[in-house]
Amino acid sequence: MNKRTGIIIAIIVTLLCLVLGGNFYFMYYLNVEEGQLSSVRALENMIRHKMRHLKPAYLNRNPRFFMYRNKLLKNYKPAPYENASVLWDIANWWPHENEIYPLYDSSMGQLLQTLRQEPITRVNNLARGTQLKLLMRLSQQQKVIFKPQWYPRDIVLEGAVYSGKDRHVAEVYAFYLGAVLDLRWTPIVVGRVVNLKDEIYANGDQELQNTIAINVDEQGNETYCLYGKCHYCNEEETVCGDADHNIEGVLIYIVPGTLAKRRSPWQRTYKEDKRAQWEDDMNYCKSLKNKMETIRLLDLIDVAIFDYLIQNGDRHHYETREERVVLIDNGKSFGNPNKDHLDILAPLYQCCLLRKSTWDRLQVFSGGVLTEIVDRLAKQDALFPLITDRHKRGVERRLLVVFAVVEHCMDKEGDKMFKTL
Ligand SMILES: Nc1ncnc2c1ncn2[C@@H]1O[C@H](COP(=O)(O)OP(=O)(O)OP(=O)(O)O)[C@@H](O)[C@H]1O
Ligand SMILES: [Mn+2]
Repeated sequence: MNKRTGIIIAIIVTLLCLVLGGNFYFMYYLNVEEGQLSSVRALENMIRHKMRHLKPAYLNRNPRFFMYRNKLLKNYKPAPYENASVLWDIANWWPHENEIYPLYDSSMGQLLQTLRQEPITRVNNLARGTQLKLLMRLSQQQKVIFKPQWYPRDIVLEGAVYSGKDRHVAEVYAFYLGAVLDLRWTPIVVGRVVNLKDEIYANGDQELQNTIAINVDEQGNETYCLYGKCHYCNEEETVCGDADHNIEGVLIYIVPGTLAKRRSPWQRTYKEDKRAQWEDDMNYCKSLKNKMETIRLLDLIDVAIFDYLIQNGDRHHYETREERVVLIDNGKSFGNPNKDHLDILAPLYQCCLLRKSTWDRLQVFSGGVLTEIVDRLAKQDALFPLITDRHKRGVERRLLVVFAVVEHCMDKEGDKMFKTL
């Protein structure tokens, strides 16, 4: 066979392939590859492109910011109080639907002080959820949930977005971030250094004391170590006091009223080799829009933005209060400052819907002031600084990603993506 015949045969074979098999192959490629993996990748590229061309307004400070800053600083300023009991009565009347506390109230600064100062009078294990937590009573009256410190601030957790134990300070950060973004859907939280021997063990019931190991070294020095009672609790994983028996933890005010737990439509499979439908199906939201009330969907999209900023990828269930979504359990945030899990934003980029008020509020805190104001508020907290500078840079970087994703959605949907429900 000479060269020319070879070329002709090759051309004929190629043409045959194109006409017969090629189409099928091409269609297959479109459906599977294009429809799943590459559409996620295409979205990532789109967002990267948008990030490079963000309008200056997203990068600069918004002059409106100063008004919000002054009001926030005033509202959360610690204030002396006389009667804790009265403040707790007030705070227990605050919640309305999913708003746990009012926008501005002169009692907030005082309430925060009660949580920092009132004596702990009783402690029990709280075997709710899967992580170690305690139920504490303050001044024989108000119950709060206590989550202890497990990691130093600069821990970098590798692996899945939901890996590791709780980051206690994340609960405090979430509280202030919620206040700033006007997503007042989190519990009220303060950090507190607590004495494991004098405040926890001494006020604990028998069951709690049985889950605290007391080790004595050769010099006769005691170390108290708590392992608690919960799904993941075991004697090998303990929280130990320092030389003075102190541990760090957070006090989480109990949200009054009834909470209902629901499975998140964007739940992960929690299995490395199995992907959830929403992870590959870019039309996932279409069917949800028919199944779910718009107000619920808008709540979940606000939650997605909030969770993306703090990198909470563990909202497998969400809780509702009077049919509106609350932000309970923010402990699995800030695991890795260098990684942004874009898929936490799936509710936003798959639905391309956003509450107008949320969008307006986000833009007030452009130009690096979001972490600045949260920091100013959190300065009052016993555990300040709550997160490292790398984590703060992460929050600012992700805010720009949120702006870019909204720009992308505006290209697709126009202003009708913004809702006032
Ligand atoms: N501040 C609060 N007010 C009222 N109820 C609360 C509060 N915090 C937690 N709870 C209740 O306790 C349950 C467990 O709390 P949380 O989700 O923080 O624990 P967890 O161990 O992290 O759970 P999981 O392992 O499921 O994430 C919640 O589902 C909620 O019903
Ligand atoms: Mn949790």
